[in-house]
Amino acid sequence: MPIMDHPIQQPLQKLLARERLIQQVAEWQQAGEKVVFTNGCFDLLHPGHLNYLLEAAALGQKLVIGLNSDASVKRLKGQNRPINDEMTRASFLACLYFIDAISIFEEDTPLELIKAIKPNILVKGGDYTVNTIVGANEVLARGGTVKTLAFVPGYSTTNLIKKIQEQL
Ligand SMILES: Nc1ncnc2c1ncn2[C@@H]1O[C@H](COP(=O)(O)OP(=O)(O)OP(=O)(O)O)[C@@H](O)[C@H]1O
Ligand SMILES: O=P(O)(O)O[C@@H]1O[C@H]([C@H](O)CO)[C@@H](O)[C@H](O)[C@@H]1O
Repeated sequence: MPIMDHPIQQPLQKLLARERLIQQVAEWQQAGEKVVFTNGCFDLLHPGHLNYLLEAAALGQKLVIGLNSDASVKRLKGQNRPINDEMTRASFLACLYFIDAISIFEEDTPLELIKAIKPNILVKGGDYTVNTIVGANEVLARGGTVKTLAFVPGYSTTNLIKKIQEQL
């Protein structure tokens, strides 16, 4: 948990509760700004994350990240995950200049979050196909765009963890 008066508090202002994020996205869209949404666990960041997030940011004017809570990650990826807790994961993402907002979701999927914020564009990395992206139908039904972006082979948090374990 970041210490209150440390510099990290400034970028962490991007971390928004759901109700505030709904308002913020609506304001951006009313100003004519295209809002791109993606989601994930983002446990140990790697070049695959960075490349696809940069590509996502270039698709619109604002990039919003749905971040799985610790409990959500545990259900999805196992009890020994995440390595980094949700505030640490949010801190790393918040320090990326091309990310405009982050919201932690407790559910197993970001479906309710996506339905609530109504992004213009929904993306995931190249390890997904459009028909495996949660929320795709909802975004498409509203005339939005759903895309899978480039995949950087060889990079995953799981591989990073294995690499560290092998060095021990
Ligand atoms: N190598 C990669 N290239 C491009 N995008 C990626 C890559 N790895 C993950 N992503 C994307 O990053 C987002 C977050 O994925 P996630 O946090 O599960 O990463 P991961 O490295 O696959 O983690 P894990 O190994 O724990 O499953 C997803 O949208 C996913 O499509
Ligand atoms: O980090 P991951 O495992 O890529 O993120 C998951 O993505 C799922 C995805 O949106 C399915 O299309 C999502 O349901 C899950 O909650 C994780 O965010």
